[in-house]
Amino acid sequence: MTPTTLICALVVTFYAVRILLRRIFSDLDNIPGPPRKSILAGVIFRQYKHYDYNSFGTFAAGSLSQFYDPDDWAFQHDLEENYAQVVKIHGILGDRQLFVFDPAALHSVLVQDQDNYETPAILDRLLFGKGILSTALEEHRKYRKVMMPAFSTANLRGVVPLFYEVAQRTRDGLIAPDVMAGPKTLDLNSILCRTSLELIGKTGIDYSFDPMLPVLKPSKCNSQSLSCLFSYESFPPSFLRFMIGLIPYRNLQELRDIVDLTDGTATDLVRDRKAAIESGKLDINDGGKDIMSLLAKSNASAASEMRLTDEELVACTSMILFAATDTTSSSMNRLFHVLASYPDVQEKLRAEIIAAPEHLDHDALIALPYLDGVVREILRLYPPAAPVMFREAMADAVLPLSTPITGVDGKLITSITVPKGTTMYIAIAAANHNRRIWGEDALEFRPERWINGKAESVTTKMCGIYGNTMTFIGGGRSCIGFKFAQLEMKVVACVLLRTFKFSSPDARIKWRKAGIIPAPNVGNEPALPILVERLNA
Ligand code: HEM
Repeated sequence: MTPTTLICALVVTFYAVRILLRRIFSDLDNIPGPPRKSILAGVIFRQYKHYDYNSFGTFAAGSLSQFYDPDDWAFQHDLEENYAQVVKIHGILGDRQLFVFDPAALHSVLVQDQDNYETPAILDRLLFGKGILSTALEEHRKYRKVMMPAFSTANLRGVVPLFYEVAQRTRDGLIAPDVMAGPKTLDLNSILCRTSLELIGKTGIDYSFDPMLPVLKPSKCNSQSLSCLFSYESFPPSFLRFMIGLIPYRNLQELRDIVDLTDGTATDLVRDRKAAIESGKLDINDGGKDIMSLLAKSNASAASEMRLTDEELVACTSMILFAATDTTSSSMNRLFHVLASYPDVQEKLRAEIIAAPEHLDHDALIALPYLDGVVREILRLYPPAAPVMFREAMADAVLPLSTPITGVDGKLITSITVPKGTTMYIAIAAANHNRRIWGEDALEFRPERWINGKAESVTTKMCGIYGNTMTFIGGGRSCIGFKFAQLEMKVVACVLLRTFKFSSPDARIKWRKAGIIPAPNVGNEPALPILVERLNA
């Protein structure tokens, strides 16, 4: 054996033994959690027996499937209800992982010690390609710095009229013709998914995906499939085009077309906007209100070392389309499902909307208290990017706890030593449902809890960027579109509730997880059948 081979063998053996020892003995063993099902797979594979491989996004998520089983809400509920605020769970080959919803621990992971807890870039890069979601530290901050100004309140003011225009087209093109002759059960899922895509198309890249006419129903506007689109984007196009052509899956072929469309449009837009700015035809302080134009302007005025390349700008736009479409269509579906299920809430909300002028500007819109309470409560109780986001500890760290937990050995634990490489699950839904924070009625839908800032005043320990919920998480990787998402919901609610009444949701509606995003289904098909009636017809 040559010295080089010997050194290599020793290094490999060292790491193999280290990994093995970490699998057998872990500092995390004293943290209580559900029992391991098998040494090989832990609790992870217990869901695989009925795992739905419809989406490549969920497929790529792999070991996260214990949370992403489309129909299994019980596993997460068990973790929320029956353990302390940090729970140990078992991954593949005995890997110990932490499910975290303790406020101090969340603050440490997402804010205080955030550079030590990064998103596992390989998975994100596989899903999304290089961009804001898949970069870390300085590189990530660069993306954020250029992207944030596009989402400022001043810019959102300019976007609100575009939201109204799309919501009115939904009303007049997709709903009104169907209920002209009388109340009718409509699949609101299809309508709201088309609306979400059109909303982000118009406001994101100044492009209309959908004329919003009843006869034309682009099937790609399906809230269970957009995540698929971006896994497709992360490989060389020629290879993917070849592969996709071989896969007998119609959705995928349609997604290929929509990716081509968004990518092509974004590329043209970046080129045109840049040329216009450079030639002085487009004033850097003026021009389009769409996010793409705002990004181009923000980029042009950034210091040269912070500036993104054209390719990076196009990638940002694609990522925004991904981040904005399925999440908002899920939350809008939830909004109308809940309103149809709670007629008193719907009536109260309609009364507030009708008492206000028909077209509200940004400030008037956010000042409607009951509408604000309803939207916040929907996003708290049913977070669309649920159930978990994940992080990985880059180095050994100490996790503080706001409430000590009793270890397996019966002793009190006040902080946890987290070994490097530990997977941390940011338990969004568990944090939003936590009775210690939100009170005994945490699992009830109660918009009133938000009126006059009541809920925020009792939940100050939480680091969530939005009303202290973890829906958009918190810290340096929190959602930059959280105001945008609420405004969309508010405008669509204002426009549709003025004209229609929603009732009798189909009893078969079941919320299933599509990747990380819940969507309404009947059987295994996305659908939200609800009775719609025109008011004062
Ligand atoms: C109800 C709707 C939405 C929810 C629940 C949601 C939730 C989230 C969450 C939880 C993250 C953190 C992801 C992580 O840490 O890995 C995130 C990031 C992000 N979201 Fe949203 N989002 C929504 C809508 C939007 C919209 C409408 C946009 C843009 C128009 C947007 C743009 C982004 C971007 C760019 C990031 C990456 C931020 C970063 O890494 O710094 N989101 N979102």
